[in-house]
Amino acid sequence: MPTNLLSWVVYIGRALVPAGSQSRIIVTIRFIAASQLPTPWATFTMHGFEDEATGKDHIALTLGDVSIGEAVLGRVHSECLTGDALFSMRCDCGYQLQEALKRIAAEGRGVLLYLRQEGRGIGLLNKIRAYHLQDQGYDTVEANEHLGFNADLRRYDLCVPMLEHLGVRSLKLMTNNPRKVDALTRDGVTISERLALTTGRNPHNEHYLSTKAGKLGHLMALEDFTPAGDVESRRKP
Ligand SMILES: Nc1nc2c(ncn2[C@@H]2O[C@H](COP(=O)(O)OP(=O)(O)OP(=O)(O)O)[C@@H](O)[C@H]2O)c(=O)[nH]1
Ligand SMILES: [Zn+2]
Repeated sequence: MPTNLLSWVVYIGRALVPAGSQSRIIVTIRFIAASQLPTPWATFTMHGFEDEATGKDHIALTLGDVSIGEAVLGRVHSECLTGDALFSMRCDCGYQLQEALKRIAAEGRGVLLYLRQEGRGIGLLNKIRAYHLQDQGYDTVEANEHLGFNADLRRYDLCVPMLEHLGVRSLKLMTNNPRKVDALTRDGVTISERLALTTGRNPHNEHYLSTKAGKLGHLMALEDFTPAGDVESRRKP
C-alpha cells in the first residue's frame, strides 16, 4: 500500500515460523528509490530497499526487463566489505560479484540482490575477530564457532519481497552453495537452475575455498576455479 511517492510499503508482516519453534520473525521490506548505476560492464538500475525490522539497507541491481515470464539470471550476494570493496584475496566474494555482473551484462538481462549480511550474518567487526583467529590457524567454521556463532547466520526471507517488487518470478541462480538454494526455495523463491560461480582462486584463499567445500557443502573443486587476476584486471571490463 503506497504511503507517498518515493516510499511505499512493498511487503509487510510476512511471518516466518521456523520448524519446531514458536518464534516468529516479521520481515518488513520497503522500497525507497531507484536510479541508474553505470558500471564498466553495463548501466544497471539500482533499487534501494529498507528492512524496517533490522534497519539495514539492501540493494537490487537489475538489467533489462526482469518482469517478463522466463527465469532470470540472478545472484544473491551477501555483503563482504573486505572482498567486494577492499580487494581482499582472503575470500572469493569480490571476484564472484564482478563475474556475476559481467555475466548479467553479457546476457543483457538479470538481477543481483546485494544483501547487507556481512560476515555470513555476524557483522564486520566479528568477521575481523574471526579473521584474527584464522590468522592463528582456525578455519572459517571453527573461528565462527569459537566466537559463539553458528557457521552461517544468514537469512534469505527478505529476498521474496524484493523479487516481488521487481516482478521476478524465477531465478537461474549463480552460486556454489546448495544450502543457499535450499534456504531460498524454503522461503518461497523459485530457482529453475543453479549455475556455478567458481572464480578468484588465489594462494590466499585456497584453504578457505577447501573449507567451504569440505565443511559448508559448497559444490566446487579447486580445479574448477579460474585464477584470480591482479587488482588492475579485476577492475577492467
Ligand atoms: N564469518 C565469516 N564470514 C565470511 C568469511 N569469509 C567470507 N565471509 C562472508 O561470507 C559471505 C559470503 O559467503 P560465502 O560462504 O563466501 O559464499 P555463499 O554466499 O554461501 O555462496 P556463493 O553463492 O557460492 O558465493 C559474505 O557475507 C562474507 O562477508 C569468514 O572467514 N568468516
Ligand atoms: Zn568475502
